[in-house]
Formats: sequence, C-alpha cells, structure tokens
Amino acid sequence: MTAPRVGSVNESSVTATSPPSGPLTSSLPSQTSDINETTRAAHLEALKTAIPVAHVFDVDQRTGFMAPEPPLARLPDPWELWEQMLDEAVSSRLQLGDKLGLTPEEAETSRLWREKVAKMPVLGVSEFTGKPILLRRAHLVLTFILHFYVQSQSPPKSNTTSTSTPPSTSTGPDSDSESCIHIPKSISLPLLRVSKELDIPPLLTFSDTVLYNWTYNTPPTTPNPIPQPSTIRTQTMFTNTIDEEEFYLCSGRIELRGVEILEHMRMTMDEVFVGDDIAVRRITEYLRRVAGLIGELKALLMSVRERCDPEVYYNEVRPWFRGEDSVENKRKWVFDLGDEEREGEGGVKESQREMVHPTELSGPSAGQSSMVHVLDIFLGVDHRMTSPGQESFMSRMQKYMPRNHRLFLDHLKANPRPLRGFVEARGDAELVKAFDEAVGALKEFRDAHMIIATLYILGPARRAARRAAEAKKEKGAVQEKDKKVVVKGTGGSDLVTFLKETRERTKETMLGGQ
Ligand code: HEM
Repeated sequence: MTAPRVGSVNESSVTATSPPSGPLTSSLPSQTSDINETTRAAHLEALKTAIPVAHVFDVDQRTGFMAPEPPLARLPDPWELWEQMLDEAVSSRLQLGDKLGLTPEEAETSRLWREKVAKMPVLGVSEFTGKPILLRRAHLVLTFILHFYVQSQSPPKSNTTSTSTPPSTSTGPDSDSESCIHIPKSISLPLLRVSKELDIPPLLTFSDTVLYNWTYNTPPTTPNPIPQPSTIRTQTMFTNTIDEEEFYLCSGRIELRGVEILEHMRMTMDEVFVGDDIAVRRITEYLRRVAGLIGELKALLMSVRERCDPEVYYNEVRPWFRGEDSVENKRKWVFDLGDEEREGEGGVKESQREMVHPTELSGPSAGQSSMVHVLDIFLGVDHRMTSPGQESFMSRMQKYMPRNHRLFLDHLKANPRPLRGFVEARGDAELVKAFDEAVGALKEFRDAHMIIATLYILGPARRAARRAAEAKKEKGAVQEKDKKVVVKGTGGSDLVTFLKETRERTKETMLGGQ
C-alpha cells in the first residue's frame, strides 16, 4: 500500500468506494537495506504510478480538500424556489429567536418567513442522483434554510431567559411542543434524501460553509485558475458580514496552504516504503518542511483576528450554527415525513430508520477539517477517548466530512508502515528531531487554536452571561444557575477540557528528540 496520491477530482461520482489498495509491500526492499539509486528511483516511480488513487477521494493536487472549481452558485429551476427562500431570509435579515431584545416586529418577520417555508411544495430530488455538484449545492441551500428555520424560533417560555423577548403569540406551525422543533416536510424530505445520497448528516457541515462555498473575487481571465487565498470569497452566509466571511475564509486558506503538506506527506510515505538510508535523510528534510508549513497554518489561523470581531462572531454568527445537541434551547429536531415514509415505518430497514431519525446532529465545526485529521493520522496523534466504548469527538466529526474525504482518511489509517513507528525503529537522532519538530508545530497550532477559542468563545460567553444576569437582576429573576457559564463547542463538546485534551494527545506523540 502506498500513500494516496493527490490527484484530480472526480466530480462525476459520489458513490461509496472501498479504499483502493496500493502496491504489495512484499515487493519492496526491506527498511534498512541499501539499494542503488536506479533501483530506488524505480521503486519510487512504481509507488507513484501503481494506483492513481486520490482521484477517487476527491482530493485535488492543486486545492486539496477544497473544490478545485467554484462550486455551483445557484440551483436550476425548479429548485430556484429554495434559493429564493434563502435569499429572502438573508435579505430580510432574520434575527436569532433568542436574541437579547428581539422586537415583536423581528419575531413576526421570521414567523412569516417560516410559514412560507412550511408551505413550499415538496420538490423531488431524484434528478440529483449521481450528480455531486447539484447535490452539494442542494445540501448547502437546504441546510442554511434549516438553520434559519430552527434558530429564528424563540425558545419556549419555560425555557426562555427573561432577557430575550419572545413573540406574544404562538410561534406557528413549527413549534407545537415545548420539547421539540418540527422541520416541515418541504425541507426535511429533500434534505434527508440529499443527505442520504451524499452520506452526510442533514444539517450544516464544514463542507457547506467552507469547502463548497466559495467563488472567485473577480471573474477569472484564464480558464480554471487555481484558487488562491487572496482570490476567493464566500458565496452563501447567514449575516453577509465581513466577520462571518472571514471565519469561513480563514479555514479555506488553511485548506489551500495545506496542499503542500499533502504533497510532502505523500513523498514521506513513499520514502518510508523504500526505507533505506537515503529515505531517512529525505524524510528528515520533508518533516522539517512540514513543520514550517504547519507554522504557516498557525499564522493563518491567528490572522482571523484581522477581520473577524469576536463579539460579532459569538453573538451574531455562531448561534446560527447550533445543532440539536447545543446547550442553548435544547429541543429535539423532528424531521416531518411524507405519507410515503410514514407508511414504510412499520417495516423500515435500519438504514432507512437512520435516515428519518438522524442521530448525528452537531453543528458545523472546523473539527471537521480533513486537513487537520490528515496531520494527526500522518504524525500518529491518537485521539482515543479515555472512557471505553465512547467514540471520540474527532472520529465522530469524520461522519460529517464528504464521504470520499472520510475514505481518504480511512486509507491513510490503514497504512501498514506508519511514520511514527518507522522513525522510532530507525532511531536516527536527526530524523527523530525532525519528527518532533513537526509534532511540536502541530501542538503549537493547537496552542494558538486555544487562544482563538478563548478570544472568540470563552470571553464573549462570559460577557454575554454577565449581560443576561444583569438584565435578569433588573427584573428580579436572577437565579444561582445564571451565574454559571457553561461553554460548549459548536459540536456540543465541553470546550476547554476537550481542547486541552487534543493538545495533550499531540504533545504525547513526540518521541523526545527536542
Ligand atoms: C475563530 C476561529 C475558530 C474558533 C472560534 C474555533 C473554535 C473551536 C471550537 C469551539 C472547537 C471545539 C469543538 C467543537 O466545535 O465543538 C474547535 C475544534 C476544532 N477546531 Fe476550531 N475554531 C476556529 C478556527 C479553526 C480553524 C481555522 C481550524 C482549522 C482549519 C480549526 C480546527 C479545529 C479542529 C481540528 C478542532 C478539533 C479539536 C482539535 O483538533 O484540537 N478551528 N474549534
């Protein structure tokens, strides 16, 4: 088996594929043997040409996990209706249902919009089958509508912080119960079908907000130019603010810059298969370069501060991302079904049951970025959970990735000659040092990420809690629990503990060469 090669994207299919296997390792020289330059060049060439696997994984040699061409900007007729509903939500500036000081007019505007959404006809999606470009745009549009639909609803009175102003009357057909939110079948049916076809959960994911959500700043003058961090902008947003766009683009830039890491990773893994002394020298060199590149990713991450204001992000952008498991206004999401699905429920197969009662409903997180997962797998960072039987957050996040990217990660995990074991076994001082430099750079990326999470979530969360407690105090309704700030990640995780753990797991991966 060899490292999957980064190749051209296969836009024609999203069909599930088994990870292809690479050349047989038995035909390669043993790890320590010295072979002449011609033989090793032939071996490396064989590894490169044996199976051009990466095109199966939708990993492009120029853009990595990002779409290599601008994703579809608008669905054709008759699905244009969905686009119009989304446009209306954005242009009428729908407000969050639990916004502090929400006016009755704002609540009424979003109630009317939800009513229109609920009355939309159920549009068929069978025409999208096997057409990933259409499927991706359909998932994006429907999930933006879904999040507008859910998050524009005020919390039920019993659950209401007295700081927000719930609408005076019933919130409409969408919330007949205090414990659940009904997603009308005009959205739920096409969304469940599209999500099933794409094999991702029926809510907003990192791929909707970042990977398949960009276009060129200005119309390109040459055919299909490589998208650069400075030449792209975001297509679809909740708030159309610079802050929201910057939040998505920051991840996009990291994905694009990470392409060079993917190439070094491939070369490293090929050299591990050859495994001679020349390989050791080359891998040492590649790892130093990878360390430098991860340092660049860290700088890109920190640069989010230039155009994304923490208060705007926390109070106006992030709440739209909340999934079913977010701590605020926790209510079950019920995907309403058509008669066809309901009738089938008596004898539905397990896979269908999963489709109508989705269990994975965490909001989007850059924890779904395949680039960071690839680095973990390549360097051997193990994010296992301490409690047995519990799936780790990181492995759960892989379910939200485009299916072919998930398969790419599986293929990497199945590598029979992992880098860390090779470095340990060779025990070459320079190699170990370079390996630790790369792991150290990833640890520093996570240090920086903790600074960003503190700046963008913990700080604003504390300030928001203080404001809410003040408002309650004025009404004489403050309780002990209001003084406690519970901060959860968008994916529902206990933020601080979780981020510290992933950083710790990274540190533990070092071999002691620094
Ligand atoms: C303003 C910018 C950012 C904020 C506020 C932020 C916040 C968070 C939060 C709250 C989590 C906890 C998990 C969850 O979502 O529940 C998380 C996890 C994660 N984020 Fe970010 N993030 C930001 C930018 C990024 C970027 C640009 C990347 C890289 C593309 C990234 C990569 C990750 C990864 C890989 C995790 C999983 C935990 C880990 O690997 O340490 N984040 N982030």
